Amino acid sequence: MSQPPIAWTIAGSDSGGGAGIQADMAAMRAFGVHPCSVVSALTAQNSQTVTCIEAVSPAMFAAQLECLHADLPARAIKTGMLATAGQVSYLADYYTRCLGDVPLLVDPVAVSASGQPLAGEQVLDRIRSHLIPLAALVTPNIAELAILCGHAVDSDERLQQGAEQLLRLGAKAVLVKGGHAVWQGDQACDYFFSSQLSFKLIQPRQPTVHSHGTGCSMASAIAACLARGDLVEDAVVQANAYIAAGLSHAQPLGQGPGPVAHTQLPSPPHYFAKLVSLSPRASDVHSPAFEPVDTDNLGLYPIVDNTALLSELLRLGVQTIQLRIKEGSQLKIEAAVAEAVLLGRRYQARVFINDYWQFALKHKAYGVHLGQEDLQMADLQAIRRAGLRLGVSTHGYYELLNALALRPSYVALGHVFATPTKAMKSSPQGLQRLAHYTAIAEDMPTVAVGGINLDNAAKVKACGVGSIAVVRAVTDCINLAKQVEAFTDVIGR
Ligand SMILES: Cc1ncc(COP(=O)(O)OP(=O)(O)O)c(N)n1
Ligand SMILES: Cc1ncsc1CCOP(=O)(O)O
Ligand SMILES: [Mg+2]
Repeated sequence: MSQPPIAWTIAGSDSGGGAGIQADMAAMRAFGVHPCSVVSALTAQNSQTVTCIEAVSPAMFAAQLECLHADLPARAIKTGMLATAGQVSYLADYYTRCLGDVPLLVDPVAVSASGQPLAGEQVLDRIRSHLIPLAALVTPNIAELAILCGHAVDSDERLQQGAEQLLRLGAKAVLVKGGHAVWQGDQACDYFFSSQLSFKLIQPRQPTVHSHGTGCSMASAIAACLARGDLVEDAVVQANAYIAAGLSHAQPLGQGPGPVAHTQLPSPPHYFAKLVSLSPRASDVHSPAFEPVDTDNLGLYPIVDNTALLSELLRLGVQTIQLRIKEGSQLKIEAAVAEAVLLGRRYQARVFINDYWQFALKHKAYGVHLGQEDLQMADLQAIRRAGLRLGVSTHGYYELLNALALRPSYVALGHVFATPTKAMKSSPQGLQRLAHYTAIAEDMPTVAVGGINLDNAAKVKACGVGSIAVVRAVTDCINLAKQVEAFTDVIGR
């Protein structure tokens, strides 16, 4: 059996078990990650109060780090409560010397859930100057962001300004946990900013006071996903859903607010947030949906780079197909698009045009298929207005929520397995994630793509997808008619 990845939490102990190291370890375990801990301080704490805080000695702090480094190397490190400015400086120096390649998540814990300060001004100053510049992600709540950036955070604009200050300090990304953003009314939003991406995740505010430990648990869930190799934006989306499930299962324990529950990454789609892009070229979330496809199950979906093969496949009864040309003059590509559109009409099939949305618009194609980068360039309003269907590629949780927010005609989920057909930036997603993605997509038609052949097609279909897209399975087969027949038996037409 393969060993679980290791993540470290460097934080304070909460004797009440709801937050701090205790919550961190529960959240990391829930994501299948082995947690190691460096205890910065003991807190005598229950659901109502913190009565005593005692920092561990500098020698003990250093010894824990060295002991773990020697034998249990981390794939991600999360810091929570740090008790002294000396601990922060020591950690920043040790990290730079010994751990520099490991993603560092800094949760700048300032105040306990019961309202008592857990870090003095000096500690927060030191976090700002020494740790934030090293961080792959900083995860302040609204109050912590206000302290770190030195101004009130009382609107989306002020929040973004504060997050940008932390990015300027050197943090690669900032997630502001907006559970306390009162201006959001009955919504609870988390806000993510990096140099590449900015978005907010909107959840309905849950009517519970039992939220002790949500900040620690959220940061630790993200660190666990990073340890598993997820991109930071995918980690954030999963942790957000984990906390939504945790809040809905939270129970009272003690006289004060009970702890957030530790479940596992939830499957029910309602735990996954609505994503709203905050980038300047964000699509209008209030725009209507794209023209739907006329079936929930698009069936076998070959992707081809020439009209001869496209024509042959249509003749064999294929009903969904894509023209994906990556080379050639614009003149030749436009001619191929025009011919593919006509062939689609003749066979009454759904012909999608990859990338070349202007030609698709001009020749009135059935639909367009676009990747996430293509979405930035394309005139989505024009595609929508013209009634063309839109398929969107996704390669993880963030891209899936981003695509769903556009309300396209289908989402493609991939790449499921390794494939030599296309150089992929993402990792193979595998069957477990595929099943999870189809659950999150709910009623949206789905297409699985990447590395799919007749040997694995039935398992792919069992994940709940309505369609299977293939390149090599139709370009490299011996008998095309038999191949189409066999795939159709698995996934339909
Ligand atoms: C059905 C389907 N799924 C995914 C892709 C990939 O599209 P994209 O991300 O735009 O990458 P390129 O195909 O342009 O390399 C697809 N074409 N079809
Ligand atoms: C276009 C594309 N997008 C994601 S994987 C892929 C190629 C799939 O090719 P194959 O079916 O040969 O693995
Ligand atoms: Mg593309």
